[in-house]
Amino acid sequence: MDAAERRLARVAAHLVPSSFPVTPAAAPPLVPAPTAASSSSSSSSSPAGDSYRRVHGEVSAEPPEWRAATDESGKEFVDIIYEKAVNEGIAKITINRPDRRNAFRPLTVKELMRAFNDARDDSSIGVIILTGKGTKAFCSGGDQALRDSDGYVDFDSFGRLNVLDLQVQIRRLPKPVVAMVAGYAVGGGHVLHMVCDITIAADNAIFGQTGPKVGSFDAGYGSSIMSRLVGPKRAREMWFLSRFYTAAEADKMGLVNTVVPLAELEQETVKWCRQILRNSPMAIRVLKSALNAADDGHAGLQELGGNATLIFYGTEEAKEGKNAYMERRRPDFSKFPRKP
Ligand SMILES: CC(C)(COP(=O)(O)OP(=O)(O)OC[C@H]1O[C@@H](n2cnc3c(N)ncnc32)[C@H](O)[C@@H]1OP(=O)(O)O)[C@@H](O)C(=O)NCCC(=O)NCCSC(=O)c1cc(O)c2ccccc2c1O
Repeated sequence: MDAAERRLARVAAHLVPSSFPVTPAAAPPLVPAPTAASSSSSSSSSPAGDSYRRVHGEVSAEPPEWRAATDESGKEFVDIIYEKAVNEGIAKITINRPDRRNAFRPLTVKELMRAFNDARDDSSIGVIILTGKGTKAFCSGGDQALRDSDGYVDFDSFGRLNVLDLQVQIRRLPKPVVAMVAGYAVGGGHVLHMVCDITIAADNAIFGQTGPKVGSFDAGYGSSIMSRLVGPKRAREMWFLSRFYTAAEADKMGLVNTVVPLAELEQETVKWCRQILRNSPMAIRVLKSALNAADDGHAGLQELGGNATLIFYGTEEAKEGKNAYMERRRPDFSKFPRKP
């Protein structure tokens, strides 16, 4: 086989659906997938005996040891709990207002932003879990008791809608954010789980938008991301009717990645995080920005482009440019290939 034939064969192999063996002899033995918590769970769909699984294996299901964390200000958190797993790259941020079903006020959002910022800057952290305290709610949205004519008011004399800044922060954060949802994820709390990269739902989770019932709406990410996730018709249904949906219904709609028994929620979430952490951090970083790029327009391109620059700075070609400037000489790029 010459090079052209080999190339053609490689391309042809990619065009065959993965479940369709190229030759009967090449087909691996099909064994039942190990128990997946739900139909859409990902890790268990490849045959147990293949080399991929032998090489990459299962991740530990041991509970992590969580240690309280703070940011550079050292200021204690009031409305959230911020923790990092000892010796592994997972941060966990918990909205801690269970008596209000983890509704957020401006202070809650400010603290969430501080914690996310710290987790972003900490190079030992590769994935961040966002959750709510207790089993009754992930988050019930903005604290309606504090809603005024210009937003939510706690310690200021003016209102804020600062959860919108938090949404942008999560979307642009170059590390995966995993929503771990037990109980209600409704209103602005539902939007928060949607802007996360992955959602692991407990079987008691309830999802929905309440805005049109309480005189509110999220016409930003709360609408556009939802439409992408569940499709335009379902998104209209979710907003116009403001119904609540079970975890199983949300799974069917593509709103969540998997549904697990409540008692296994954190264990399963941590397993997903550990699986992400085994993979190339730069691949994950670039993929997150690539998956958002088209929808995010100029901001998406800017982020993806920033990743290209980040990677380019590590090359000899880029270093030659910088060194030449520092040495006051003309750069010599002649040794760098102009690749096809
Ligand atoms: C979440 C519920 C369905 C839970 O019902 P359940 O029967 O289990 O519990 P209770 O209703 O008895 O609640 C217990 C306790 O918590 C208080 N509480 C719950 N949610 C909130 C809340 N969001 N704000 C304030 N307080 C809340 C409740 O009053 C009880 O207190 P007690 O003192 O009586 O014990 C149900 O609670 C529920 O439907 N909650 C309201 C959900 C909701 O409508 N959220 C707001 C949507 S609007 C929004 O979130 C929003 C925020 C933004 O910042 C935006 C910014 C920009 C654009 C849009 C935004 C936006 O839409």
